[in-house]
Amino acid sequence: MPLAVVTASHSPLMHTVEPRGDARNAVGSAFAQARSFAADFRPDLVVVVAPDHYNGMFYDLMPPFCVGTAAEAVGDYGTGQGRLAVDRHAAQHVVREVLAAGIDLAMSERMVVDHGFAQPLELLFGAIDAVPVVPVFVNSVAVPLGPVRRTRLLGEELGRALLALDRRVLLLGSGGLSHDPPLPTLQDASPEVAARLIAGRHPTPEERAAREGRVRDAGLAVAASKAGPRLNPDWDRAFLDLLAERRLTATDAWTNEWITDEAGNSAHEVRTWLAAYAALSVVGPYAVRSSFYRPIPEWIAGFGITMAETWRNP
Ligand SMILES: O=C(O)CCc1cccc(O)c1O
Ligand SMILES: [Fe+2]
Repeated sequence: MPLAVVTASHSPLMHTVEPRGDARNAVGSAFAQARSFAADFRPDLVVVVAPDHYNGMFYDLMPPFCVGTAAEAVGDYGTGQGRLAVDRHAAQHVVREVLAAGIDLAMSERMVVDHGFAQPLELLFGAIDAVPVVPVFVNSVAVPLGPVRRTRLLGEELGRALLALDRRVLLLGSGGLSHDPPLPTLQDASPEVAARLIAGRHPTPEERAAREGRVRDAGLAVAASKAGPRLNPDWDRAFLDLLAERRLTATDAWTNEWITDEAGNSAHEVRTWLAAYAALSVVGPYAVRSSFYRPIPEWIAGFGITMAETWRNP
């Protein structure tokens, strides 16, 4: 059965910060194209591979990977709040098969997710609960992170597990590319911030607003000054080329330090793209049908959108 992939950067600043030039329109057209690609593919299951930003996953128990057999979105930055339409049976199947293949994977009966999952679901399908999903969390923010290769292998086993389901599955990778929004790190955190990173569930509305305000201000400051934050279009384009040329194993040589130095702390979110493409690669040779890229400093994102499928989809 066929698999297909859509990957997209996310940025909650899309809703609140106006980028220069025609960036908003260009991203809008690329998402429109992704929507029609997804509609043409007619998925009966969407596997969302996404990171979290200390809204659902915390250092009290931080898994490298986690599949939700049930999941709820917190509704940060005005994204949808509430239950995702998790296909429980498919999620359980994925957990069983990926574990059996030797990739350690956590499972959650109450996974909590944020804009990383919600934004692409809303942009592609209109709502967080519009399509049956299997949510796959890939830690891309809370250091230390494992080697990139483990994420590629996770993706391959995910692909094998999905093939066995015998359904039309769209993999949706969320995040990246180069970017470095102002997120705190445990190492440099004050005791108060550290407590929030360790167990910061259920912030008050004031706490959430303060936090989102800090990130929004960073975007607004870029828009006002016309200065760019740390984006690396060359790195981003090289990654897009690597995907298009099916050279996924080349990322095995990447060190986490190199990724951070080249492309910023949040560039590790490209792991979600890598997992989605690795899943697709186990079906056979794939083709990237469309690829959009634009560095958008006001949204703090090297913004990319890709669509890919195997050569012959029945
Ligand atoms: O406040 C947060 O949680 C970070 C928000 C955020 C901003 C720009 C690009 C991203 O990928 C992102 O996640
Ligand atoms: Fe993010």
